[in-house]
Amino acid sequence: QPQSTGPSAGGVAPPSTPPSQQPGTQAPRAEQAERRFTPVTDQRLRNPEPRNWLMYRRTYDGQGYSPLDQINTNNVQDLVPAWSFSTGVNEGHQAPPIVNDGIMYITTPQAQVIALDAKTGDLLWRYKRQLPEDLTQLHPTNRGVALYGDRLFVATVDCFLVALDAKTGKEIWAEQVEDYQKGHYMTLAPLVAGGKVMVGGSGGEYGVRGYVAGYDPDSGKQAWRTFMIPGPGEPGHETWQKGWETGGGSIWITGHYDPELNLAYWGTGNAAPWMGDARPGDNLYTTSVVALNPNDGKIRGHHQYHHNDSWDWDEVSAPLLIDVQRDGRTIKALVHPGRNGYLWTLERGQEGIRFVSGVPYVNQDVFTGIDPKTGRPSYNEARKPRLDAKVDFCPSLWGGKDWPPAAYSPRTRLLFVPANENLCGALTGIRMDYVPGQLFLTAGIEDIALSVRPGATHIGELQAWDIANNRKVWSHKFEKSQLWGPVMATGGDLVFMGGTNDRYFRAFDAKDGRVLWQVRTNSGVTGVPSSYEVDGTQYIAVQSGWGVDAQRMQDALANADPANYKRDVPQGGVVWVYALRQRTQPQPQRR
Ligand SMILES: O=C(O)c1cc(C(=O)O)c2c(n1)C(=O)C(=O)c1cc(C(=O)O)[nH]c1-2
Repeated sequence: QPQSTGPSAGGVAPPSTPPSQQPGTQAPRAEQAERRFTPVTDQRLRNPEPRNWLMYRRTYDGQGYSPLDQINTNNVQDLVPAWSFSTGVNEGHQAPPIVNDGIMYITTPQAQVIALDAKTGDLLWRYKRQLPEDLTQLHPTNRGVALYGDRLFVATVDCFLVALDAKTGKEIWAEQVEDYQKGHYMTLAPLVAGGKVMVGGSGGEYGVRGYVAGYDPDSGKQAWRTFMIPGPGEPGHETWQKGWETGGGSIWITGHYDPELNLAYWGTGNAAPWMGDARPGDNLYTTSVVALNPNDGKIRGHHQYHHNDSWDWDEVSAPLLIDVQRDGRTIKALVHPGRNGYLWTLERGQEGIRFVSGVPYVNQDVFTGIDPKTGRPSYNEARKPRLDAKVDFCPSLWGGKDWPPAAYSPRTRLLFVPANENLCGALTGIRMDYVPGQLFLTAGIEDIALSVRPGATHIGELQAWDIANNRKVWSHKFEKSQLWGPVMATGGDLVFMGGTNDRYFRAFDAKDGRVLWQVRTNSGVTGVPSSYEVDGTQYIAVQSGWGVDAQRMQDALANADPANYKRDVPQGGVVWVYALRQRTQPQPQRR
């Protein structure tokens, strides 16, 4: 059974003295959390205080931007660890430290939730979920919690949505969303908007039919479920000649939300199985952005980035909601650096989603052109994977960028994209029947081959784009490393990112891309960074803990180029919190 544990249980080293007897501690820590917890209202989610980071990307527009500026380009060299916390868990740590008025919530693989004092690093409580023994985990990770009222919500790898009391970590309800034995799982942070807790499900590699579901935060009852593959009689169903029941379009990254339009924008995954000729047609709404009304789940618009996907190019990263200046007017835009290697700008509105522009941001040899009106790409068919053949294409199946989110700074008006350049891949199409709960790929997952373009000197590349003019302004290149680093921009004109295989976490100058600060962590950093303020001090927080597909790519690179890519990146999850040197806690005086 799921359990919630106090600070002395749950696989962490118990404190030598009970918390209530520790010096300076008046009450057990869970009670302290209760005393201080500020309820999370719709108003606060729409307009969060600068000191807090209340949701996956901090704000509904998905910009990943903190307005805090105490740490800035002049003093970032003085950033030192304030505290750290070892999670005791291996594999990919990807969740942002979510902070509400001095209380931090992180998640780890296996959907553990840990509450910490954001100033001191004291453990407040830990929630551990008992996972079924027969659970296979293709992507053993979790991308964080959603807060609402005095509850928090977490989506689990055995496909439950769980509500916890944010003050104590006690489980309030746990609802089964889908059956893990049929290949369904969840890795994303839920999105709370319009009074609903929304989740989507993973399982594209198992031939699931993707969906977004809305839940009532009080009762845990499902209010609606909208499938990303339309069924018979629904618009879009005609884009499937066969295979819609197992057509993919899974959702594994949190959507963004426009409160004025009352629409949530979700990115959808690859079509299943991988080979497009196994399911002729455009295959709506796979590899798309879909606009949903959170009240009823009805689809109010979509745009498909590329049709009949054959490259495993999930377009699950939700587009960033940005006001973009184009041709003398302000466009309420959706901006999406796609896994397909193109940077897409779309216009959002009550009537739907309109194509504006699409330009490549990495080397891409598949698209031969883009329809200027609709944005529909045309393909070089020789570069489209198919059954009974081996096909090479660029970028690789992990795309120009995979899930690590881009960030936007409204101060510099630049979009920061964690890209992988010069990386190509090959897929060999094999015939396969669907068996519930088993991989349904029409390719061998062990045969995924990567190649670095001849003569290329780098792969990872942090790019800054002036999106008004579709112009790359600067880029920072990483030799001998891929990039799996979620990006955060701040009001101090800094860009924070890890993501390289050398364990560094770095701060870049937002204006020119110079590295101003870097620190070595325990493992590779694939966590979403966040920033917050407590008692007048700004902190930068991130989880280090390498794994999942960052490691799969490392293995594939080590196969392709053993001289330059070693297999080993150390494992293990740690939350790191940094502050300016003079602001960290005073050290004990020697007597
Ligand atoms: O199709 C899916 O349902 C699905 C799910 C996930 C996931 O839930 O993490 C990934 C992918 N696909 C995927 O294609 C992918 O490259 C990927 C990388 C990662 C990761 O955690 O690094 N997850 C996933």
